Amino acid sequence: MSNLIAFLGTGSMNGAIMGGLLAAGYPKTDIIATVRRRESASELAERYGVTVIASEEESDSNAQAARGASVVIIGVKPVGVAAVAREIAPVLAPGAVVVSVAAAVSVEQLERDLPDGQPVIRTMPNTPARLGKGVVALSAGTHATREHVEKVVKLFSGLGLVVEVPEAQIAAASAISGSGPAYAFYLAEAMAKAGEALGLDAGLALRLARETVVGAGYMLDEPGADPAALRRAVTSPRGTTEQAIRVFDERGLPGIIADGARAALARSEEITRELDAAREQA
Ligand SMILES: NC(=O)C1=CN([C@@H]2O[C@H](COP(=O)(O)OP(=O)(O)OC[C@H]3O[C@@H](n4cnc5c(N)ncnc54)[C@H](OP(=O)(O)O)[C@@H]3O)[C@@H](O)[C@H]2O)C=CC1
Ligand SMILES: O=C(O)[C@@H]1CCC=N1
Repeated sequence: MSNLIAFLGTGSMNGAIMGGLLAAGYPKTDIIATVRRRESASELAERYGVTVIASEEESDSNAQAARGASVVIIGVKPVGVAAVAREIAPVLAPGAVVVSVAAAVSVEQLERDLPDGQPVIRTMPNTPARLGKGVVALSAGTHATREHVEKVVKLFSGLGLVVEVPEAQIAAASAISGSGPAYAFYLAEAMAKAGEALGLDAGLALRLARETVVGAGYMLDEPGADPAALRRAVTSPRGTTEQAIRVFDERGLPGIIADGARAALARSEEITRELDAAREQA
């Protein structure tokens, strides 16, 4: 079987996975990608040196890319996944594994539009995968064997932490690690704004906030790092940090973050239902 990987829909997430695999040494010549627009195709081809086909130029681009690939990674928006699955179903090579990165698209929904018995892996990655610092949660589909799971785990191990979870936990993983980089960036944005409010000029406030979140991330990356212990080490008794944390606790920041994660999970469940409803109407 070939080593060809087809990325179908190569935007933020699939682009990050492709970038991560290339940085980990996966050969360019074993990668083919699709996008919708011509401009995206040129940008991606120039940035990564891989073959990219735009569906607005070649209507069978996804089928062209998937044909002969051993791993096909679907990275379009959830609402577009079924159409892509139908486009590639007739051309999938025997033994090919179809991987989805789409939030909220269940294994059952993925399998409906693929050939009977098609091995499928549902994943929830995040964008730091581009730097080999991502998290990928994954669940095997009905017809994926241990070998299929191991093949994808091995392939994705260059992207960061890979964990297998029951499918019922993918939406929770999405609410924590899938969306999580945005929460960390939001914190950096809020810290920069707070710095401005304290009188720092905007550029300096942003640099301080950004480098601080980066530095804290590096400390969390050390073996055995415990966020609570690291926080305590910054928090001197009767010192300044203690006052900030007191306000965060009094205002219920941990509860706000839990509510945000719950809202993300609820939206995932809602999208899954919307996809079923749209299919019934079609
Ligand atoms: N962004 C993230 O952090 C994460 C996203 N995901 C999931 O990844 C998927 C994609 O999200 P994201 O990367 O953010 O979205 P983007 O909009 O950045 O990427 C979508 C890509 O799909 C392309 N596309 C659209 N229609 C087609 C088609 N018919 N054939 C081929 N390519 C097509 C678009 O092309 P063009 O560029 O030309 O418009 C674009 O490159 C979603 O399902 C999302 O749930 C999962 C985890 C994290
Ligand atoms: O916002 C979204 O729907 C996707 C899934 C997780 C991160 N981005």
